[in-house]
Amino acid sequence: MVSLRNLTVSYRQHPALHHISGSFAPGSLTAVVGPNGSGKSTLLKSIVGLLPIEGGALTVAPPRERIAYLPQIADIDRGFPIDVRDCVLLGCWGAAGAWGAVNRSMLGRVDAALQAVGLAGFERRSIGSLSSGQLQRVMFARMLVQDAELILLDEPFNAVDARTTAALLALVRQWHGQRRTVIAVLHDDHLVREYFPSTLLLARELVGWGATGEVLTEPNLRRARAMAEAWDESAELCGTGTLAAQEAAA
Ligand SMILES: Nc1ncnc2c1ncn2[C@@H]1O[C@H](COP(=O)(O)OP(=O)(O)OP(=O)(O)O)[C@@H](O)[C@H]1O
Repeated sequence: MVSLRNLTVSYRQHPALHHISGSFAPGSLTAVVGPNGSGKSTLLKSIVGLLPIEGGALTVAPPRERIAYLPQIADIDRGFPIDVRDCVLLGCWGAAGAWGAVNRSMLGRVDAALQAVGLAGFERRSIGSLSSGQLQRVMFARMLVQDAELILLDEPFNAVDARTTAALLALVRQWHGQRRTVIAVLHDDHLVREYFPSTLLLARELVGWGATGEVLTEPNLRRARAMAEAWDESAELCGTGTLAAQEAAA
């Protein structure tokens, strides 16, 4: 579904992801975890095609219109003048095309999605008037109508209360049951252990990737923290330093 081979992504020559290799299997449900600044958002943005690749290769099987991407809530422009229904309707763009007409079935899907996230009756509210949790529900409704093969979620439960988290987690589980591939950046280890079978632990380099119980171990978490503390924010791209790079060069 998504494979990374020795992937390096940098911002102005400073690496945020360094020699990452591995793959997300079709239908997998993976948490991406790691300290602040460890490259988690950079990974999602790279997969969705928002950032140029500095080195290595990144292969993403589904076309862009079959990928749903939820950025961090802080990155969503809430001043954009759009109401809840039209915002959810944007999830249909892959089916309708840029200039396609909105049909009755699309509007039915939007209504059903708003019902599913508990926002029936909010159709004409502007997104700027919503609470963070309500806005996150709207974004999930949009993904429901999008019918994506690959779903990328960046801190989807941030600033969201326990009840809303439970409701949105139920949707994530539903997507997993439908064999969609879901990749979510998360900070809550308890939630990851309970709901996510696979985990990718990042500290700009790969610390672990596999079954959650085998990756979220105390030694791995300690190693990730130590790597974060050792970061040099102005370090230049290295050509060889890591095990992955040495393996690739061998
Ligand atoms: N647009 C940008 N320009 C320059 N540097 C950036 C940019 N975006 C991210 N970075 C840097 O890249 C590194 C990784 O950032 P990224 O946002 O991917 O980390 P993260 O693991 O998602 O962090 P957090 O948990 O804090 O959200 C950080 O050092 C960050 O400062």
